[in-house]
This record gives sequence, C-alpha cells and structure tokens, in this order.
Amino acid sequence: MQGLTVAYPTPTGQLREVVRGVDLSLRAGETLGLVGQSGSGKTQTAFSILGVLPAQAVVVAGSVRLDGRELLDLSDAELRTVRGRSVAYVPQEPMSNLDPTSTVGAQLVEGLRAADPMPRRQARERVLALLARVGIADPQRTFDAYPHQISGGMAQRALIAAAVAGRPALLFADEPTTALDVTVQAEILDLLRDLQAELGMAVLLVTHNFGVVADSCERIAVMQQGRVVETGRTTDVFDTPKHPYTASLLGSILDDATVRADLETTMDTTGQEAP
Ligand SMILES: Nc1ncnc2c1ncn2[C@@H]1O[C@H](COP(=O)(O)OP(=O)(O)OP(=O)(O)O)[C@@H](O)[C@H]1O
Repeated sequence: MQGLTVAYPTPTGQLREVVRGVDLSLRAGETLGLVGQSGSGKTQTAFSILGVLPAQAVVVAGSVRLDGRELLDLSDAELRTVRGRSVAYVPQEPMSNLDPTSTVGAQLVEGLRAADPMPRRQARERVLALLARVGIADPQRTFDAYPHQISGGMAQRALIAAAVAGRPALLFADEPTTALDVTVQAEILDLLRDLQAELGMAVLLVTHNFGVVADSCERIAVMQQGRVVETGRTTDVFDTPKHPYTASLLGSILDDATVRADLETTMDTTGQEAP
C-alpha cells in the first residue's frame, strides 16, 4: 500500500480525510499489527485492501498492490474473485457476521460456492473438513447448528474456516478476539498462527491489545488520525518508540505485567536481547 488517502464528503460538501498517505507492506507469512486509538483509520485502511469501503468513500490517492496486481482498479466482479481467494477477513464480532436464520453449515457452503463454484456435495465435504481443521470437535453438529446454538468461540472458528477456505494470500483479522471470553482468546490466536504457518498467509491484525501484538506480530504500524506515525519491528518499537504518540500508548500498557511477559517471550524466541 502506497500513499493511500481515503476521504468522506462532509455535509458542507468538503472532503474529510480519514486515511492519509498510508504506506504499508507485508510479506508472505508475516504478521503486521495495526494499532491506534478508536477512529484512527485502521479499519478504513484494511477495508481498502478488501475493496469493501462504503459507497460514499472516496479514494483520493494511492495504490494497493497484491502480488503486483493493483486492487484499487478492479471492477466489482474482479474484486469478488479476489475476496476469499486472495484476501480474506475475520471479523470482530463473529455472531453478528452469521445469519441467525440459517445453519452454520449452509452459510459456509454458500460462501464457499460463491467464491469457488463447485457441486453442493463437494462443498459440504470441504466445509466439514475445514471445521475439523479449525479445531471443532464435532464438525457435523456445528454444521447443522444455528448460530445461537454455538458459542462465540465456535462461531469465530467457523468464520476462520470460511476465511481460509480459499487459501488467501492475505488475511485481515479485525480485533478477532475482542468479543470472546478471555479463556478462548489465546486459542483463537494460536489457531490463526497455526493456519498462517500452514498456508504461508500474510496476516494484518488490527487490535487495541498490545499483549496480542507482543505475542503475535513481527512488525507493528501505529496509526494516529489517519496517518501511520511509526512502523517497525515490534521488539524495536516497544523498546525504543520513536514517535511521542507511540510512547504515550506504550507508557500506559508497559506497566502491565502480562504484556511485559509476552514481550520478553517474543524477544527470546526471535533471538533478540531481552529488555
Ligand atoms: N461511512 C463513513 N462515513 C464517514 N466517516 C466514516 C465512515 N466510516 C468511518 N468513518 C470515519 O473514519 C475514521 C476512521 O474510522 P476507522 O473505523 O477506520 O477507525 P478505527 O481506527 O478502525 O477505529 P476502531 O478501533 O474504533 O474500529 C473515523 O473518524 C470514522 O468516523
């Protein structure tokens, strides 16, 4: 992503920029943590990659390339084939991303066939295998269940199964554990890491949680008011933040013993000096 600027029209007819000249890069297999306060532009940045910005959004400038292909120039039809197969999405609130009136299996089969036309029976087999792959103990039961009959953690596993079905090159996870019980959060992050290693996906992880960043992200980009104010290796940014905004975000959280422990573990496993 280079120089991405996204704006919305205001009632007075002007444009208000919500993403301003953002440069980001991600390699296969890498996890980039996108952090910043609410409203700083993280979701708008990620939506530009997925091609799902609201209709009134204006891409003022910039370029988003995936394996050399410009995504901002694609037609809606082309974007539909990119979504799911090249870039996929794990939402913040799994339950609100499932249709309460249809079984989990029916929704996943529909989604799979929309991205990759195949006979219903074959799609059904694929979905059952995917549900097993994401750690659901009784895939058939989850397949036949309505969303209200499964837990939030199970729903998130099912949506992760749907997201990775097309073996995407890039997975965008928007606060994927925020809505879940604390006990389930670590399991979901572990699952994402396993799938990433297996599929070689790049992961863009939007989060407020610096513990998650310390644990899961090799690199971090810090957004403030639509701009990326700092980017670098997580260990470097945590150790010596260059921007005052990053320092102030970190200042409050580094008192947290859990985050410090996660950070030290990350540094140990990457062979860096512990602080
Ligand atoms: N449809 C829209 N019309 C006008 N402004 C919008 C629209 N959607 C988002 N914005 C504005 O864009 C800015 C960035 O929002 P965005 O959702 O990207 O922030 P964020 O960093 O992801 O926040 P959060 O952590 O709360 O999800 C905000 O000021 C928001 O009000």
